[in-house]
Amino acid sequence: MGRHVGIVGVGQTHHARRRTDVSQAGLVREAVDRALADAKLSMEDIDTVVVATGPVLFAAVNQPEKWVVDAIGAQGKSVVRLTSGGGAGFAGALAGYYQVAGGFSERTLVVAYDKLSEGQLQYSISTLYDPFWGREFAVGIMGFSAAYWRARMDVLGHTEEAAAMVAAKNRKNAIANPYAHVKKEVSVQDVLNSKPLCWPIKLLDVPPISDGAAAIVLSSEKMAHHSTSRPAWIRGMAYCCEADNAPERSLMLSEPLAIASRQVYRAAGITNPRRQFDVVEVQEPYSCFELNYYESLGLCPPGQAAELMASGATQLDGDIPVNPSGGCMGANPIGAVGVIRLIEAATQVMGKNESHQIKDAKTALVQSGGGWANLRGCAVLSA
Ligand SMILES: CC(=O)SCCNC(=O)CCNC(=O)[C@H](O)C(C)(C)COP(=O)(O)OP(=O)(O)OC[C@H]1O[C@@H](n2cnc3c(N)ncnc32)[C@H](O)[C@@H]1OP(=O)(O)O
Repeated sequence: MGRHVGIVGVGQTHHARRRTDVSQAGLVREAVDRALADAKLSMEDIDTVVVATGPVLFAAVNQPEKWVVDAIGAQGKSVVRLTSGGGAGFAGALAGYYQVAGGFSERTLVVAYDKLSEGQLQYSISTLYDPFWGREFAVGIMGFSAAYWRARMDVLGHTEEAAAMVAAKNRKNAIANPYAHVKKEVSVQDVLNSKPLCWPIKLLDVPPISDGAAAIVLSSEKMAHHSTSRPAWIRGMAYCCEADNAPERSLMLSEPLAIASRQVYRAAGITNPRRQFDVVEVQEPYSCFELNYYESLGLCPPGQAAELMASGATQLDGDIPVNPSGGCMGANPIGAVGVIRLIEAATQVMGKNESHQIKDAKTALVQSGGGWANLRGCAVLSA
């Protein structure tokens, strides 16, 4: 068990389909300036920096950490860059967490971003598949997601409506989020009637493509009071992987997420996730994934996610609101999303969410993931 680590400062950009007003470096600086100001710190107070982005083709640049260092004034510091598909931001935060928990840094800045308008998203995702087993059949993320959703429909009897309810919930929540770029309320029927992209996936089941960045300052317990009297303490954090092409791989339950949640709940003392969390933020690239996460995170028994969704419990006014921020449906700058979800959860337990604060939120759950849906992680935050 390492040292306690808290999130003491957060900052995210305004996300948009195309942020033509800033370069990639400028986008990063926008988030970093906000996070440092929020933590009442300057770059001089930071020991180490983690830069996280999606795969190279997402924003079509190599080694962005080289010029990100210039843009944020981090020259001379320990800087590592990592990528882990859609979970890049979360993996970056985990790397920063290890640095502080292990005593190698008192304060670490984690900045995650993607400027997807400058890259080739779906082509890039197709290259994530195994060159021998999967590449020939890959059609970006949509082909896999459609097969995955179809399997759940066939085996569990989940309807298109169950996923449409997720999309309608998150799109409605995004309206209050000042950083989201898609803010339009839609009904379940609107989602069902929207343009088919790759059946059963329809236009309103998928997120937009976004440019955006997000940054957090992680601090040791010793230094945290300089920034805030109420940090968001990381009570547990894990990111696990399953074999990509294993024949026994399940499309019903996310095994790596189930493993990660068991580890994290043990560390955080969570025995009844359905009752102990006040708020949950998940990275739902497509609406159908959120249903799987309910089960893999133990918010409901396996196979009962559609019932949980229909009960209203995960709505903003339910007893376990999921994605009060609007999740990926409001904005999806992929490499940044893991950090965005952490920011949303942190501000909830710090009691300072600008626009969609859940009353008396004390304990929050965050889920994030990437790869070919085989890398999944979660974290528990509390005040
Ligand atoms: C871990 C992961 O995240 S994996 C990756 C998951 N993400 C994806 O797969 C991305 C899915 N989305 C897409 O591929 C695209 O958004 C598409 C195909 C649905 C639409 O693409 P296009 O028709 O080229 O639309 P384009 O991106 O130019 O956007 C046009 C407008 O529609 C909006 N828009 C695009 N997609 C959506 C959407 N899914 N929902 C609502 N609005 C949307 C854009 O914000 C933009 O509005 P603006 O100009 O006012 O900002």
